Amino acid sequence: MPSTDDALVLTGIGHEYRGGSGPVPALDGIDLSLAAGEHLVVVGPSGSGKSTLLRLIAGFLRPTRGEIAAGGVPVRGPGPDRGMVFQQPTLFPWLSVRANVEFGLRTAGVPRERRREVAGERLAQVGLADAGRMRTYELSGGMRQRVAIARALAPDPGVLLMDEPFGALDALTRERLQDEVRALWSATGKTIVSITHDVDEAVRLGSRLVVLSARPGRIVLDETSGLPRSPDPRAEPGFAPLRDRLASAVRAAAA
Ligand SMILES: Nc1ncnc2c1ncn2[C@@H]1O[C@H](COP(=O)(O)OP(=O)(O)OP(=O)(O)O)[C@@H](O)[C@H]1O
Repeated sequence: MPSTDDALVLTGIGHEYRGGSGPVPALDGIDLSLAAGEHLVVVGPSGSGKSTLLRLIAGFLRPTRGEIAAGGVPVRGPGPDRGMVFQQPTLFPWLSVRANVEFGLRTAGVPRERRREVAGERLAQVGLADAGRMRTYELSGGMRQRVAIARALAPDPGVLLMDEPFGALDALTRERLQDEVRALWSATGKTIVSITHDVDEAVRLGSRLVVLSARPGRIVLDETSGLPRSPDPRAEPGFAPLRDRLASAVRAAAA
């Protein structure tokens, strides 16, 4: 049963796009409630509505049916309580790293000193304490994505949303960032919703795992991970069976 303490509650969510040749049903009958501090990872075949789900929670889109509440408040549009990280970090090239992280705080009218302080803290959290003065074009792909995470965390959102945040990175950088996000999640206790194509990544990161069916996306698996919060969950005996269950659910959903 959803409770008012839940960080996110999605009730009867359905979404249809208006395509050129008629309506495109993207999601159907999504009921989901997420307690504060969970990291929900959503996987599913291509086109199953993963990004749509995240855009609805972010408030970039309004659902055709149903209601979404974040921290007990109905979502009517984007808000500082929900930070978003995209697959391609959309940083402003004319601003320094620190100014990029401060950007949302500046538009919210946070005083300069406080902005600097917060940006410094967030950059330190993502391992970029010394990069504040750099320009974004001087950064590697992994560093750019760290800056995007620091920027999303700057307004201290209750919920962090990540749309395939490591999809464009090489395998080594990807693993390093997965470890960092795990550490960040443990340290901050943030509620996170992320999406990925990679079931290994899903099981490494998620405390809760949801699989969507092929379009229109419906929830076909919703499982609490149960793996201990160890530095490397892949070493846990429960890792492989959970990954296999998830992979079979995704395969069945795509068939
Ligand atoms: N703006 C749009 N207009 C019309 N149809 C859309 C629009 N955006 C997405 N769709 C359709 O909605 C469905 C779900 O798209 P969505 O991007 O949410 O899926 P996804 O699971 O994130 O896919 P992928 O894994 O390939 O990124 C797809 O069939 C897609 O073609």
